[in-house]
Amino acid sequence: MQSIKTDALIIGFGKAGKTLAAYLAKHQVQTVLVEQSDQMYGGTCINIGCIPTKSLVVQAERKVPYADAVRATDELTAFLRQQNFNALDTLTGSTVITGKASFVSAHDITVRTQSSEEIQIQADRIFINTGTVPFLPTIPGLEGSSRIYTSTSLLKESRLPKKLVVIGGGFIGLEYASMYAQYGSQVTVLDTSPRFLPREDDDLAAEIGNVLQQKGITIYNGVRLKEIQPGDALDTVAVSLADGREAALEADAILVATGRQAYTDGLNVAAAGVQTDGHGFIPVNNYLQTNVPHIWALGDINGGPQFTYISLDDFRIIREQLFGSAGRAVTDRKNVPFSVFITPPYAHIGLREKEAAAQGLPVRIHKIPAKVVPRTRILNQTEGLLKAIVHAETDQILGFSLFCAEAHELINLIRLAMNNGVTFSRLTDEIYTHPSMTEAFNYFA
Ligand SMILES: Cc1cc2nc3c(=O)[nH]c(=O)nc-3n(C[C@H](O)[C@H](O)[C@H](O)COP(=O)(O)OP(=O)(O)OC[C@H]3O[C@@H](n4cnc5c(N)ncnc54)[C@H](O)[C@@H]3O)c2cc1C
Ligand SMILES: NC(=O)c1ccc[n+]([C@@H]2O[C@H](COP(=O)([O-])OP(=O)(O)OC[C@H]3O[C@@H](n4cnc5c(N)ncnc54)[C@H](O)[C@@H]3O)[C@@H](O)[C@H]2O)c1
Repeated sequence: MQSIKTDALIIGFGKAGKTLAAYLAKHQVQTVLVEQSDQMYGGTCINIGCIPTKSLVVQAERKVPYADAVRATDELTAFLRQQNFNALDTLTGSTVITGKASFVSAHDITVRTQSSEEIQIQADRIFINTGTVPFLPTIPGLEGSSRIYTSTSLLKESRLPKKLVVIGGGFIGLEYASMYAQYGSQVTVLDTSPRFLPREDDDLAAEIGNVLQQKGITIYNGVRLKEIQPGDALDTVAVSLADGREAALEADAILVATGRQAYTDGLNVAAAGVQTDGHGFIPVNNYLQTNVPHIWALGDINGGPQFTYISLDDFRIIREQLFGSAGRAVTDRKNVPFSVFITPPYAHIGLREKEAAAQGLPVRIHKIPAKVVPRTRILNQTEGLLKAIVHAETDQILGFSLFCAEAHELINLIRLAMNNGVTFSRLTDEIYTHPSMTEAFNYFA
């Protein structure tokens, strides 16, 4: 059996882990990164998350036939996977081992490779970056159905579903619903939550719901999923609707998108004395340390927001700890935005109107329809609504909701403004290039 001693061991090829591995190796820290699958170099984002889904969204908008889009997306992820592997494998001081890691003690792990070889690794510092996997709820008939997909398995399906039922109307559910409807599937979204997009303000949720429905998507909230009945040509999803009616929805594909769960299967963190919470996530302090001081947890697995850019920011916290002044901490993150890549995309940052009201803040609300921005006419994407929540006395931007073309780009500019004290009047009275989506801010003035 091969034995390795290393300064740093990273378990999982996620955004934080791979960025940290490269950084450590470049700073003369001997680093081993263990990834369980040769199909996951680069982690969830590259292989089964952000990149393939957004590639499919863009190609749906460009009206590329579905099978061609899946093929092009596979080529893209294969390219990025190899690029991610090479970036670490060719770096002096960094070693990538492909196999499943399992703790033996607080400093020792074993790795079982794909050819069942065992490698023992002893490390001074260990960074857990093992991510999450889809959570599947208990619904009678779900396990027995051959038409059940997760976000991962549906990406591999080159045949376009004719009738797609999406269980869960969150990030993944809505992104898939929007893109499959554009490819030509008949899409129904089922969600147990009584309200559509319950965290968002009513006006935004209504606007988004209307646009999705105009694209042919049927959305049911407040449903109770009773059973999935297998059939020869189609499965049937039996539900009780919010108004008490019963419905039987036919589907040749059923996507389950009801959240993601911590992935520590086989990792045996207990052998290292690392604690997990009731949901399997690994609790960390403000500097991402677990209860065992030389073991850190980065990315989704620490129970923080599940975004690639948060995983990257976790890397920055570690970098500052090991090489800087330890000045960066989880609680320093102010105004973390998000973008849902429906068409047009929806992005949000800061407070919603209802949250500002609940805090008793004096607010001014500014709203414009997306269609007043000339760029939306050029893009032929005139749907949407832009809304600013502004402090009535200080003119500071408290929050912004953007449901419009390029919202995922604009939201980053707003973050820069908010975190640097740029007032709403200043933001809306700047010079912006024309015809761009950024000049939407001028239309608020
Ligand atoms: C369909 C989908 C779309 C998404 N879209 C977006 C988006 O547009 N924007 C965005 O910001 N976020 C998006 N996300 C979320 C984003 O992908 C995740 O938040 C991010 O990838 C998490 O990265 P991570 O660093 O936690 O680790 P991950 O990238 O999840 O990597 C964990 C790695 O650890 C490996 N591993 C696990 N256990 C072991 C073990 N015992 N031994 C060895 N290796 C192991 C796994 O194989 C995996 O490669 C999306 C997610 C999904 C599922
Ligand atoms: N654009 C992005 O940044 C992006 C895209 C995709 C995923 N993600 C990340 O991945 C995470 C997981 O996404 P997700 O969509 O799986 O989770 P989610 O938490 O966003 O949404 C889950 C939805 O499923 C519903 N639900 C839960 N149980 C249900 C049941 N039994 N039946 C019907 N509906 C049920 C919930 O009410 C909720 O609306 C997100 O939280 C996000 O952090 C991000």
